[in-house]
Amino acid sequence: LLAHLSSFSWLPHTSNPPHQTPPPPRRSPDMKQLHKSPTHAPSPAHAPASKISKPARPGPRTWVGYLLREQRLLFVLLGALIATSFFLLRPYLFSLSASNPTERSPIFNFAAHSSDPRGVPAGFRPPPRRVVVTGGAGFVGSHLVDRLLEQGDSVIVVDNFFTGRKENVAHHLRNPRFELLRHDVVEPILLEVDRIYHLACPASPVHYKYNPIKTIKTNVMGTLNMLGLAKRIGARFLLTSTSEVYGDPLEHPQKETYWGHVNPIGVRSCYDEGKRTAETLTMDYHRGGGVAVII
Ligand SMILES: O=C(O)[C@H]1O[C@H](OP(=O)(O)OP(=O)(O)OC[C@H]2O[C@@H](n3ccc(=O)[nH]c3=O)[C@H](O)[C@@H]2O)[C@H](O)[C@@H](O)[C@@H]1O
Repeated sequence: LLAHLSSFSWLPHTSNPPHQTPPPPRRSPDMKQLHKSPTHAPSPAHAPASKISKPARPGPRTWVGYLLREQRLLFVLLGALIATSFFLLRPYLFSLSASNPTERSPIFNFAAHSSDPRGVPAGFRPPPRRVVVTGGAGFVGSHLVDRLLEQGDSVIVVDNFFTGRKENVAHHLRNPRFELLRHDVVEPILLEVDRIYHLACPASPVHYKYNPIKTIKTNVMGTLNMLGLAKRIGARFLLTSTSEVYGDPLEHPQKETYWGHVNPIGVRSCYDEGKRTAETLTMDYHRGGGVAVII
């Protein structure tokens, strides 16, 4: 192929260009030495002659000449053609070499050749998933935030710091995929996210009994606000409930089908009944509002 290409006559053959003088015969190292020595410097009388014999410098269209010389342009085009054919034929080659005949499809199966669990080919990563974590500065929430950021998600923490601490998430403050908002979920908030993890709630008896009205308000109004947001923006919703929803259970361990042995008027009811109502709201938004939910 190379021999064939080099036999083309429409480009000038550079091995012996007609307009250039043939190169001077190579000197032996001794001769070079002699020439370099100041005692054998050429006399001023010979200087003009050596100037004349210098090869002519290329003209203004140097880069065009460079590209056309020795069929360089042709080789560049040939390389581009080979590379393009390889990338176009690669899917077919992969599918033909697959052992399973059902995999032999002319359409490249990205998921089969990807290390990404979401089946996205390397180099074509989707934008990070946007997640809001309410109560993300708490014990469970902050560990969830660590995991979400680790897996590449973009995380907004919404917390009123009632029991949570900024230090729990302080190590993410410089992460461009992390945001921390001081906000009480009892008040509505508008965010553009793909997933809502709703954890905000005082969790230990000493904290939820401290202000029982606020506790049930957080569970009812906070959950209502976050479910409303999920419905409005089409986000998935996760509620962290509690085994306290079974009250003082008569069955151990409690199955999902067990409805509990509950007390709606006790001192712990702000938390237990609050979470039960939050579960009810979550299921009603799922059935009536089409929100994708997990409890
Ligand atoms: O399963 C459980 O028992 C509880 O587990 C976690 O709670 P946890 O992490 O253990 O408790 P905290 O460390 O107190 O976290 C609760 C977070 O919610 C926040 N919060 C609390 C109350 C409130 O009104 N708003 C609010 O943002 C707190 O500041 C805190 O960051 C969940 O966050 C609770 O929803 C769940 O009820």
